[in-house]
Amino acid sequence: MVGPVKDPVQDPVQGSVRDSVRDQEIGVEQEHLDRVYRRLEEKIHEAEFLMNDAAQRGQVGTPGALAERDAQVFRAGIHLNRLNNEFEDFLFGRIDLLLGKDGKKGPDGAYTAVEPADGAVRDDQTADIAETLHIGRIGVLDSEYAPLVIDWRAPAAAPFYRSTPVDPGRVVRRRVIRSKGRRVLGVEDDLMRPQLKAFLDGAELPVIGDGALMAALGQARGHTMRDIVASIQAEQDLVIRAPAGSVTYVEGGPGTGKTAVALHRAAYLLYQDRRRYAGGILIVSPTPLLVAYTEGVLPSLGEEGQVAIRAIGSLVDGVTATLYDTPATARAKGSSRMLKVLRKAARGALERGDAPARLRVVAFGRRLELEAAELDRVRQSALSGTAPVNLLRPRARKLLLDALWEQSGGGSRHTDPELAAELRSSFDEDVTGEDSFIAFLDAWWPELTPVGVLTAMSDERRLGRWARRILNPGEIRRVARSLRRDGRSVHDIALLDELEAILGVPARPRRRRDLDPLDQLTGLDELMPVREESQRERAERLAQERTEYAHVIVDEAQDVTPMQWRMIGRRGRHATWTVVGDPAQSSWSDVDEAAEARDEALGSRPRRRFQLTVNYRNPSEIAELAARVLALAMPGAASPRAVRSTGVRPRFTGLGDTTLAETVRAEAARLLGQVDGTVGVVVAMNRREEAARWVAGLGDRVVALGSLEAKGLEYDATVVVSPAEIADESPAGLRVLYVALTRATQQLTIVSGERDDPDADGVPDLLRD
Ligand SMILES: Nc1ncnc2c1ncn2[C@@H]1O[C@H](COP(=O)(O)OP(=O)(O)OP(=O)(O)O)[C@@H](O)[C@H]1O
Repeated sequence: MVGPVKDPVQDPVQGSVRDSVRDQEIGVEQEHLDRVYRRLEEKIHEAEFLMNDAAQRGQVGTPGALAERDAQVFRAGIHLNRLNNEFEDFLFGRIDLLLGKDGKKGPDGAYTAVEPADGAVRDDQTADIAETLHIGRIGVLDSEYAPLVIDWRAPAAAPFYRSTPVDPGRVVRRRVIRSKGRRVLGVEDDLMRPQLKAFLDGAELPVIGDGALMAALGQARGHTMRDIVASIQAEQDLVIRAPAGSVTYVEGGPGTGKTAVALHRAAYLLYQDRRRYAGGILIVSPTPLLVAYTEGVLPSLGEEGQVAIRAIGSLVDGVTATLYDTPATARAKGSSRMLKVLRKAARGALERGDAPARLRVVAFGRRLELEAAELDRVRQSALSGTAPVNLLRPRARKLLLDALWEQSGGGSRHTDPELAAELRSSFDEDVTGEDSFIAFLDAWWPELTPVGVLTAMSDERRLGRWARRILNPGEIRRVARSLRRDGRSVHDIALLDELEAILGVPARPRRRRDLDPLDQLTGLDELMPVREESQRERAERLAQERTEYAHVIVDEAQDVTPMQWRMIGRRGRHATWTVVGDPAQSSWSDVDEAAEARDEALGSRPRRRFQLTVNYRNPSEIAELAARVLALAMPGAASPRAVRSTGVRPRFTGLGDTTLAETVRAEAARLLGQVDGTVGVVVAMNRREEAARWVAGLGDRVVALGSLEAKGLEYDATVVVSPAEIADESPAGLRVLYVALTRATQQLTIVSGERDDPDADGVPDLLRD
């Protein structure tokens, strides 16, 4: 029977045997890796190979095969240097498989059968390995088109992730290979059929160690996230490879790999249907910090440039959110009630204090004048309906001319319709040619910009008019005050985007084409007069300008406010979606309202729901403590199961004779000595600036951040400062505290302040049993 070789510490005699088997197996994989690199080099030197290979692969017309060809022909060859220098583990997996039910091969050269053939396992529980596949970041075929490496996204690689001892399929042994550049450093095996005695080329299949996943999880964290291709788990793989026809909806607690899965899914979709998704996948992330943390993952998977990862505060070009709103202000600005306020403001902002109160023109030698009441009537009539305000200017202009025409009595001068029309047209020309009319129109119906309207809303009196009976007086005061600050908050960005949709972009005269030298020669340019663009042209231009995506991935979806859902929804009107989140971590106060807005953005597309249940980040000691807060924040909600234990319990400390600053600094310094990677100090939002000073000078492995900024991030160790302060900061404070407590992969210290009412051991009231 095959089985893991024993640990040499427990069994010194076996130790050397184990080491030699391990070395031998590393040697086997090294040989294979050498072949792969020789093959890649060959491809670079044989220029014509590219063409032949493309032709051969092109005959297999599935999207996967074509993408495989792309990956193989272009990237494998051209980026050999990169593989050498950057991909630490180009080749990371291997599966040894039983004979399949049928002998069919897929486009990647591997057998397609998932289940073993009837006689594959003999009655005496022995079997032969019929196929060995190596899994890597891209696919590589040998000169006979046999697979040297299978792309991790190819169907043939799925058993590497999906196979379990309960449902092994054809897999007998699953091996994770650790390599760096051209060198294989180690191997770790899992047996999917532990009862089986399996033979490979007549020799018994050796099995080395266990715990490839544990090794990955125990590694120190840096300032950027790593990909998980070598250790994707079965429940995660189901999400990554879910068909993209609708909405893939994923829930799971902290650390269950939602962000990791979302990123790998983007790479998978591109592999599956590159033509459809190239340039068209948007990943919306809650904070710039999380963008910076995760944006290296896709390049490490061989995907660069085709996926836009953007913070939700950077979705509108040209503006970036730099400010935070208080929870009460955020609650008002994010709420769908704001839509009504913005619609009113967009129309109301036309009425400016400095707008002219009357219109005076001379036409046909007569002085004509429209008074305030008449002007108001014209405005209201122009504004009736829901069309974008900026696009209504031509209509308002026309209504003004109608009113002036009527006053001039011109309509009664001719009964002949043709003559009357001619007279009217020369009247209009007369009026609109007058400087005073043009100046009036610009002041009376100015072209509004989203920023202009938001600025108008910073006037509390005006906002009060537009938000009457929609926001309460406190909300009106807070929103107006927040809009008077220098800079924008993340919630303002969604308002700006909404305003752009409400206002519309007015038609512009087409820019004169740059002169083509040929045109100049022939004088063609003069034959092409500059003209206003047609309706259809405008529609096309607007469609191009509004960035839409083929697939939209929303990370930390539980925090997206109703107004933000509208903003994201506009970018994916024809898209398929992947939405990942955890309601228990929501910092948004009204969960039901946000769910309604989300459903509106996603429309009637069918949902495919997934649940991730295993926490890969926190050791059980930390997860247990966090579960106490979860029970308060969301009674009855289930905690994800932690897979690791470190034996180190969370540490509690009160202040004693020291100040908060001294205690936190000392704890951060202590933790720096305990872990190899990063230390995060998480404080209530209003302490962010002072916390940065507390840890100044401790080095760049320590970061201080506010509770809301901690979303999605992780550190080797964290110091959570005053749970009560974090919990009291907003109506969703307990859920925010739950987020703060679940950021550490190794160690957690809780520092209690005065408000925490700590017991003699420093345990704050909130976290006691
Ligand atoms: N299959 C896996 N193999 C190795 N590491 C994994 C695996 N799945 C998740 N991880 C690791 O676990 C950690 C948590 O993953 P991730 O940040 O994606 O979780 P999350 O569900 O988005 O968490 P949160 O809700 O707290 O933001 C990361 O370090 C990730 O690399």
